Amino acid sequence: MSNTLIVYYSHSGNTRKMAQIIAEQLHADCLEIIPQKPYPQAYNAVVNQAKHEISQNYQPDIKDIQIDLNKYSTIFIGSPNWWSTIAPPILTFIMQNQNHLTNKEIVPFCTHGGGGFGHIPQDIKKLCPQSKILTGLASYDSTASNTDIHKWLTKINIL
Ligand SMILES: Cc1cc2nc3c(=O)[nH]c(=O)nc-3n(C[C@H](O)[C@H](O)[C@H](O)COP(=O)(O)O)c2cc1C
Repeated sequence: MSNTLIVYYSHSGNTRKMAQIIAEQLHADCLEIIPQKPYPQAYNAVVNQAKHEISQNYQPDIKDIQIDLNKYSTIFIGSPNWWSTIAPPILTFIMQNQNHLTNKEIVPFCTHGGGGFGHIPQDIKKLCPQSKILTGLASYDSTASNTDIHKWLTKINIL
């Protein structure tokens, strides 16, 4: 049984693709975070909504998680870079599960449009101060290849 879980939110598919590659390489379980109310598809609309939500630390409702997080000792947390931070559904996931994330290894990953991680790893560290945050990987859109991901997982001693 795998002790590693890949948790992610993806609006337009890039982070999902990255999560799936990580999960395949590690034979790990994967959990997609789905907001109860989907974000708009129109770029300007989602950008404006996200800006407002992030400025308020808003935690949108997410669909119930049918998985026991206690089974896992390493949890990857993936998000698109939204305004240099995690997307609000990931904030909800972390806030709802802070006790399950304590004293675990957390591995951040993100996809972005040029801004890299922004301050995602630092933000996750603030939200999970008792967890060990390993070096993550930020991919421009979905350009991280199988090889890039393999190299990264090897470097951080997960593979
Ligand atoms: C609301 C919103 C805000 C974004 N903010 C940033 C940003 O601050 N920096 C950046 O590099 N890319 C930004 N992007 C681009 C996304 O991070 C990028 O397209 C990402 O790969 C999308 O992942 P997804 O397909 O999993 O949703 C933003 C995109 C959206 C929709």
